Amino acid sequence: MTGVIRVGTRGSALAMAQTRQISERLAKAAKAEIELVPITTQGDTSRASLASIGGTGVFAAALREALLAGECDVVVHSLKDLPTAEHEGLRLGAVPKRADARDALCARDGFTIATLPEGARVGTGSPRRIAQLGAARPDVIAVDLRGNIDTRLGKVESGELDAVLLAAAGLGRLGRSDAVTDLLSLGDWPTAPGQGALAIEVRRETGDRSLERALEAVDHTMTRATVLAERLVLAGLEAGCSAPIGATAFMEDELLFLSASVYSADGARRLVSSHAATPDSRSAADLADAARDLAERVVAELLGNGAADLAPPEESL
Ligand SMILES: NCc1[nH]cc(CCC(=O)O)c1CC(=O)O
Repeated sequence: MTGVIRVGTRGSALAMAQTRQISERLAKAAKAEIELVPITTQGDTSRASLASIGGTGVFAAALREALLAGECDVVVHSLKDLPTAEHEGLRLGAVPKRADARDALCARDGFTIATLPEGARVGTGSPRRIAQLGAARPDVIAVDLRGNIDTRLGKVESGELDAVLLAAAGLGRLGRSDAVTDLLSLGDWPTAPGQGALAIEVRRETGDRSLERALEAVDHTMTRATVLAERLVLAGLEAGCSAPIGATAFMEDELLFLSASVYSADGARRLVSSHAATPDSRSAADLADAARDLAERVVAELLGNGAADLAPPEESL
């Protein structure tokens, strides 16, 4: 190790903020310097809807190319933007402790989901959030929205929209939690698999002991298990990332819980499946086993109850 870790990151304000935060911890653990390598992705430059340019995978693809090409040593992703399929040349080097997994409503005049006026215009481009909004408030209007977090919040400040729906974690990392007027509880409003968590991806063989130790130091076993359970639901339902699926896993006392919901596009129908498992120990291997077992039960139950008809594979949408 020459003493420099090159960290690939998207260039958006959110990506830079979260990459800086985790890089500081990596630097300390590896006793190394950090060099940030900003990488532009199609998801950042295109104004087209996410679904039309290939779903959330577009954010990850360019970062992965840079990593495989050796332009950087690690890349930092928002875990929810990372495709669930394993990549043959890459692995998840670390999953740091998850921040808030909830969605947040940022509305004018302190409105909450319950108090939004009839006909209110709420910005979001996420099929999951559109379905959940439709389920909670069929009388309000979802308005398609792209762009970075400041752009989105700006549309509420300017009066173009009455509210926007965003991830609480992103707002927190940018220091914009002050804009939140309602934090939506995960029971009523489960979020995207992995939301609020980061992923540090590396080449399968790093050949770098000091980097390996640093990755271990920032890894959080419990977060790894909970996001594994959530992501296996997504994979098991064979849905693209933009399908209306919410999943939330958490550990409480000795139990690992997983709940997943599949919505019809308008949110009028919702299937829910929730299960718990008792891992044999808190070791990474036992937690992962419990996560796999849970996801399998939840997926089987959802499919048995007709989830495939509610959330058809992306290409048939
Ligand atoms: N797809 C965009 C994206 N990817 C990760 C986050 C937020 C941070 C996170 O979930 O870790 C966001 C923005 C949002 O959904 O509001």
